[in-house]
Amino acid sequence: MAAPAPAGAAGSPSPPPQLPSPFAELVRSPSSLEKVVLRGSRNCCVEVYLYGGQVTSWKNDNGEELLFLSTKAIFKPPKAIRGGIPICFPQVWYPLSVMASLMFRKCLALTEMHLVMQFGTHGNLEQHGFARNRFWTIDNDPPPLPANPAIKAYVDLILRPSEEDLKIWPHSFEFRLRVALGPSGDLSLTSRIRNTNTDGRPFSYTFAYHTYFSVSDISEVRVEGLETMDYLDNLKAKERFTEQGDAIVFESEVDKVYLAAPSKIAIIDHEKKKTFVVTKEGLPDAVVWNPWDKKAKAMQDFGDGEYKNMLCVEPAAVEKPITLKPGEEWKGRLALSAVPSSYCSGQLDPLKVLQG
Ligand SMILES: O=P(O)(O)OC[C@H]1O[C@@H](O)[C@H](O)[C@@H](O)[C@@H]1O
Repeated sequence: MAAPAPAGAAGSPSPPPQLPSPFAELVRSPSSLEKVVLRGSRNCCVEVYLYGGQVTSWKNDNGEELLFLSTKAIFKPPKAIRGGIPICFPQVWYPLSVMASLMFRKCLALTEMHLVMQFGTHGNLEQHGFARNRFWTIDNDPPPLPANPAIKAYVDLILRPSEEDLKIWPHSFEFRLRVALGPSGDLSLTSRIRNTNTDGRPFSYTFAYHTYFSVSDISEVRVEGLETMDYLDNLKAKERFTEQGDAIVFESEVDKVYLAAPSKIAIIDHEKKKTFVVTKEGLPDAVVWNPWDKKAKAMQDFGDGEYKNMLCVEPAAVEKPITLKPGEEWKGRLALSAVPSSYCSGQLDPLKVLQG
C-alpha cells in the first residue's frame, strides 16, 4: 500500500515548518525523505525521519553510532526502513492465525482473544502495523508534556489515520511522538496515543519500539534483566517458556517476547566495553530478536553478515493489548543510555546498572 505523500508534496512546496527548538533542524536526506536532526552537546546527535516517525541514528559525544542501520536499508516508501527504532503500531505481528492457535492451546483468556479479534479481523493490517510506513508531520503545538527542562534538543511529531488507514483499521486516533536528546547524550521516545473515535467505540492495539542496537559482535553480547522471566517463543509457535537463571547470550536465531519484563534491561557489549541501558514505562513486555544467518540471507534489505552486528531489544505491549475508550490517552516511554561497562573491576555490575 502506497504511503500517502507528505502534505504539500505535489504543486507548490510548502514552506518548511519552523521547529520549536534551536537544537533541531529539518533537512532533506539524499533519499529525498525529510528528517529532523537533533544536536546535543559535543558530537551527540539524533536523526528522525518524518517517514515512519523513525529514529535512524543516535550518536554519542565521540560521534560513535549506537543504533544499527542496515547498509541495505531501503529509503523508499512504502518499505519500512531497516534499522534504528521503527514504531510498531497498531499491531506487533501476531497474525490472527497465531492468536487462534494460542487460544486453542488455552494460552490466552477468552477476553484477551476477543480484544485482539477487534483488530485481527482487518486482515490486511501488515506485520508490525502501519505507523512505520506513514509520513508523520511536525507538531508545533502539542499538549504540554512534563519534561526535564534541561532537555533542549527535541521534536514533536504526530500521526493521524488517513482515509486509507481507516479502511484497514477503522479507528480514529492521534499518535504524538516526542524524540528528545538529553544533555548527557541519552535518547528518549515518548508516545502518546489518544482514542479520538466519535462513535463511542474503544479500540485495542499492541505496540513496540523496535529498537536495533549496534553491537561489535553478537557472540560477545549479554543481556541482563530478563533472567527467569517467562517468554513466548516465536520460533516455537509462540509457546510459553521460562528463561534460565543467568544472562542471555546469543548462539543462534532468537525471537522471544519476554512477558512482564523489568523496567530496566542492560545489553552488555563486551568487546566495546559498553552497556546499553534500556528503561521502559507503560510497556510491560520486551521482544528480543536476532535473525542469525539463515533469516539474514532471506531479508533483501539486510546484509547477509549484518546479524553479527545488531540486536533488537524492543520494549513492547504485546501479551495484553492496550484498550482505550474514546478520549482516553496512553503514554509509553523508552529511554536509552550508553555507559562504559568496565567501570569497576573490569566487569559490569548488573545490579548497579539495573537498579542505579
Ligand atoms: O521484517 P520486519 O517486519 O521488520 O520484522 C522483523 C522482526 O521483528 C521482530 O520484532 C519479530 O519478533 C520478528 O518475528 C520479525 O521477523
